[in-house]
Amino acid sequence: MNVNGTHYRTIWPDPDNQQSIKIIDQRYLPHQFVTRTLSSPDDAFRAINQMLVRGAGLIGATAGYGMYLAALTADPKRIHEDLQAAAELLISARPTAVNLAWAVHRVLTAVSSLASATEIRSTARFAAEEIADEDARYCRQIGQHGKEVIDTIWHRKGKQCVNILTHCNAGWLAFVDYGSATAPIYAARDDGINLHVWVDETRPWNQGARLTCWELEQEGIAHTLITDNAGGHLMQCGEVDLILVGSDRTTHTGDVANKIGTYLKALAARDNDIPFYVALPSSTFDWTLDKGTEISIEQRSGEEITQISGLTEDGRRETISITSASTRAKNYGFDITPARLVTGLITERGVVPAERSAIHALFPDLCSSPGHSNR
Ligand SMILES: CSC[C@H]1O[C@H](OP(=O)(O)O)[C@H](O)[C@@H]1O
Repeated sequence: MNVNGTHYRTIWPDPDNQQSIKIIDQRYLPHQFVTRTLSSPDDAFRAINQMLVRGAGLIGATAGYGMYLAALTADPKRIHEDLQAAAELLISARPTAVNLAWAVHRVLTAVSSLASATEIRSTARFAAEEIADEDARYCRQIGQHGKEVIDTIWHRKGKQCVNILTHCNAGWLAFVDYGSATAPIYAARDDGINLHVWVDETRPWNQGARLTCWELEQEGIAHTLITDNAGGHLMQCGEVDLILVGSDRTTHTGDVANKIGTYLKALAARDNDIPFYVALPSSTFDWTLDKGTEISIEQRSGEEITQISGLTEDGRRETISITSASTRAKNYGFDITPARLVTGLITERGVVPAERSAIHALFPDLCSSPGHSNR
């Protein structure tokens, strides 16, 4: 995607050093564009755990490269044991996005029958690059399928501006390129469709305010930031034509785990007869869980709610408290939107109802393969 006119992916092999990987440190956006170098599986763990990188697809790609770095730094005599330890560490970094364990297992499987350290290292790198390239390709395909949904609304409205509401950042920054929920927006824009995006701020980490707004600005897409509570009102006023969100884990029965607050948007959408679509690559399906309520929901530090960070007028980054020191806060990262509230899932293979039979029919190769268990 575009950063001040230059194309970037969110993660890429260091062109100056075969032994390291580069990422964008998303904690500093939108005020500073900071890149970091990952040189070990511990670096990859910290990048995921402390949210230098975030978003299901990018977490998966970082974990894939983390396994490559583990192969590089492992003791050649006990390389499989070291890889196993790195896999456990990486999988523990965050609990909800299923792409994490999926990517780790994909690299482990690729090297499982190999004995030579040299071969394991080159195979792990190849597998990690394949994960990243596939993520970008699938998101582009999601864009091609998802733009049809936008196009239909555009024609129904007599080619007047389509208003899309999104929650959190399921954009380029959450994947390797294009994004999931933003890919249809970029593809529709490329086709000349006139659109505008309502961006939920997405408290407490403010992925919408900090990341989605920045991304859309870089791409020249008209957008307006709103508070997380404003969506229902806008829907009642007829200001929202479509809701497009991402997913961190979707069960093979169609229940969707996504950023906290997504469920409330889906409820308001149903009450107001507004289509609610979820965009996801197949790496975000969990083929082992039947119910969304079984998905592990991340809880993060209460300080993310009681404090807020930003830039002062004179350009300093500051964190301030917004509550009394004794206020206790519970910080749930995700919620579950039941399949019945989802109009459709936009995947790399097409748009499908959020129903077990339809999902299985579109992905017969994945739903039945034990190799695609994501736990
Ligand atoms: C579909 S990935 C984008 C997804 O990731 C976000 O979570 P986080 O920023 O905590 O990694 C959120 O659920 C977005 O929808």
